[in-house]
Amino acid sequence: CSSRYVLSQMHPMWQGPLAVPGGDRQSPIDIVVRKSVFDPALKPLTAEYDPHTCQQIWNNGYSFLVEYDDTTDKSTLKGGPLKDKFRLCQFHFHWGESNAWGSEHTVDRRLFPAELHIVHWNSDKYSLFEEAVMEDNGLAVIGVFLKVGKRHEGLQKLVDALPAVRHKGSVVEFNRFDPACLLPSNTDDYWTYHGSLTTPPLTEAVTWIVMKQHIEVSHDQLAVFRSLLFTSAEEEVQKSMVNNFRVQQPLRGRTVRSSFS
Ligand SMILES: NS(=O)(=O)c1ccc(Cc2ccc([N+](=O)[O-])cc2)cc1
Ligand SMILES: [Zn+2]
Repeated sequence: CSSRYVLSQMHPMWQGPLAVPGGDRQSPIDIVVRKSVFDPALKPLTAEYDPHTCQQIWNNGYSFLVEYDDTTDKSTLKGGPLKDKFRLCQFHFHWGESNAWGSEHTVDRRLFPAELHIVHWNSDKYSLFEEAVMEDNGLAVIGVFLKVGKRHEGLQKLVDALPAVRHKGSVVEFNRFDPACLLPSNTDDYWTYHGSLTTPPLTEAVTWIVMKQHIEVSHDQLAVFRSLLFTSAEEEVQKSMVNNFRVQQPLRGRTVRSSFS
């Protein structure tokens, strides 16, 4: 997907309070369950992904991205809170150095060891990811919390490929992977709110759809995530890719809606 955008080198700073135009719709947030508002008009999500659009895995120095061919509408997301059709672009994760933290969103302040983001852009309104990133209704990101428990069979194919992208800047071909296998069994129950990208450029273009049900991965699978490096092969000091999450941002009066009562 065309978000192969090498983000600036200031990664330790990207958690900082970067000045963002407006800045009253930043992500991630703490989802306060009792303050979320049930919206019966919210529909079930329809994710239709073609595993053959899967192209490669890329270590971009923040996370590892599994990127999809987004030149056609072969892999799309619609329904839920979305009015338009959104095209799958990539998915990636955020995780901690320990199982005690790592997610970006929290639920009643509860942290999870990791969080999956499946990124889509509005192909009804825009023709390129880069355009959509700058627009209010440009992106839709599904967030799924990961808990440590039993091994996730679908994730293992991805975990086995990670050593090939240990260093920042490395890319490896990766085909036939359906991100739907990483969704929880229940995708009807979610929270949704308007927010931003959680890494630079932090643009406020995202309709967030955060799943209520988490998925389980094994401790060993998460350990492979932590074996990745923020640094490229040439750098003397190698830095483990851990704690690549942004701190929670103020709600600024936004309402979080729930698809369930
Ligand atoms: N963590 S997140 O909010 O789901 C997220 C999703 C996608 C991206 C990828 C990305 C999004 C936008 C740009 N850009 O316009 O320069 C570069 C990279 C960055 C962050
Ligand atoms: Zn993310």
